[in-house]
Amino acid sequence: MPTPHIDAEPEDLAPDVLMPGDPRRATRIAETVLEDAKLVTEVRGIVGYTGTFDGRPVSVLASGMGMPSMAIYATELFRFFGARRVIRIGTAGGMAPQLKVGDVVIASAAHTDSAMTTGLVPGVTLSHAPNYALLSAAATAAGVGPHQSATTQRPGASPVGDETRQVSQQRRRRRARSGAVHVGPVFTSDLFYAERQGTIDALVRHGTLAVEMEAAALYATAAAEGGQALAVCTISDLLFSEESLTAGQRESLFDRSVALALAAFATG
Ligand SMILES: O=P(O)(O)O[C@H]1O[C@H](CO)[C@@H](O)[C@H]1O
Ligand SMILES: O=c1cc[nH]c(=O)[nH]1
Repeated sequence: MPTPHIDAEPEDLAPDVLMPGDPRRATRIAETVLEDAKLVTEVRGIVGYTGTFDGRPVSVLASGMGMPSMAIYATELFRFFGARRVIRIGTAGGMAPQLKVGDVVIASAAHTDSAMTTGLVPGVTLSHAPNYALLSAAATAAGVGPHQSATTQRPGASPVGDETRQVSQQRRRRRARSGAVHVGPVFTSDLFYAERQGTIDALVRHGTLAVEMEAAALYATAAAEGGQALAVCTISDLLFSEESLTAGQRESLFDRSVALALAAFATG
């Protein structure tokens, strides 16, 4: 049955869902990565498609921006549409000095300044964490070993290439622009525009890699609904330099993160 925000039937969506924030990124993923992708919902312009990848059904649905929006879509996916695994395909601002634009961060935890999750278990600060199997599979696909926090492995040598050997030349070129893959905590913030250098510095000292706006809500919702989740984000800008991707690049630079997500789906 359709929900207020997803105008589809449960069988229209796959158990495995890719979730970019940007609806136009969802359309691009459907058009360039999935086979036979069909539009299944477009309420409020938040588009969702279902197709296949390597013969397995996969959906892609945008989350919109921010924790409330992510919580709505993730809750409806897990609770009403039979979603089992949701992987956020995001962008994020690099906070730690080793990050470069185009790198990918697999979020092993999500700190947050949001009050949204503080009341879930009164008196307790929950740790927002991904599903271990998805985290481990994505890290392995990226070539990040158990004793490394990051890899500088380049796409040409990546095991992910095995899963996506059939990709078009255009997608190969896009992937070739991708950089290193890092595994570590992200900061999920309610604020995009904020003066908070002290907070950023302290978070970096505590090992935080990047800032974005949805991972903590996805992890908290998956925990509450019995689902599995992971966030894989491409670094779109750096908080410590002027370097930044354009809106168009933020829409289209997803090839490496999608490849890691699909490799993680393939292991389960
Ligand atoms: O590119 P997406 O996936 O939307 O992610 C990031 O970009 C948006 C801010 O520009 C926020 O949603 C943030 O989390
Ligand atoms: O939330 C976000 C996403 C990308 N870049 C940022 O600085 N913040």
